[in-house]
Amino acid sequence: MPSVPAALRFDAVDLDRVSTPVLRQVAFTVEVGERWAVLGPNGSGKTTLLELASGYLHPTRGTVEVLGERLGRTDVRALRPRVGLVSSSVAKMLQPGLTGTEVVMSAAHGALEPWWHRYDDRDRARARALLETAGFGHTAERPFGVLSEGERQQVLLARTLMAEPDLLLLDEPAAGLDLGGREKLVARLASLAADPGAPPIVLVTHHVEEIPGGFDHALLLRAGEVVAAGPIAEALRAETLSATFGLRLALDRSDGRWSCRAV
Ligand SMILES: Nc1ncnc2c1ncn2[C@@H]1O[C@H](COP(=O)(O)OP(=O)(O)OP(=O)(O)O)[C@@H](O)[C@H]1O
Repeated sequence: MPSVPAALRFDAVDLDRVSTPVLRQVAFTVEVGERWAVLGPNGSGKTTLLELASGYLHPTRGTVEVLGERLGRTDVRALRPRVGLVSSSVAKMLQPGLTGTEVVMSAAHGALEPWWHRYDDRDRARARALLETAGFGHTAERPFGVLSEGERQQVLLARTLMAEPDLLLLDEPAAGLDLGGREKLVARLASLAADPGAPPIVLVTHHVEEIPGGFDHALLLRAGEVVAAGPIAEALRAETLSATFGLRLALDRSDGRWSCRAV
């Protein structure tokens, strides 16, 4: 039987920007079925790592394999639609007048606006079902531009899931959300994490409190280098987190959720 390729594999990856190293010797592997949290201070290279994982950047040295395809040896135009990316840069490209349903539906054909393609009733029903499942059915008919930050993030997540990606990448989805918005998003991600049909997930976040229950792996980055990577109980510890942020930190876990403070 052929073995299933890893969802994401970085091997000795360096990424230089204007000859400045941004990532150095980064190595980790996300297997199918795994859910990873990526943590690190501002500027440590988290977004850059997602840009490689989504095929928008190529490594300067080393190898990146996405869904079994090696960057530099594959047509990224065919690869990118298989990778779902939730990031603020996508939100900025959407027309504020589109309804929640239209924003979600537009993903079915990889477009930013729904009228560039024909949609059928099944597309519309599926888009609405994704919003309903998240508990955000009330956004279906509202213009995207008037939605709250929390509602927008849920619509963007539903939009990304609409395209049925084989790998799901999230770049700080809880940034700017209030406590309620954050908890609803974390709950939605926890239910995705528990869904065996959901794709592998890589979530970039600044806060351990935003790691949903069921996330089983962590990658800690400091100044472009891996401090720890692997199963979450080993990679995410007070020592590794302290080394990552250059602070003495205490880390707690309760009911599958994490919390952290300086000591
Ligand atoms: N286009 C670019 N040209 C030059 N340097 C860049 C470019 N994009 C990012 N960088 C630099 O690369 C480093 C890593 O940036 P990146 O956005 O990946 O960090 P991050 O960990 O996501 O940060 P944050 O938590 O603040 O979002 C930073 O020092 C940044 O200034």
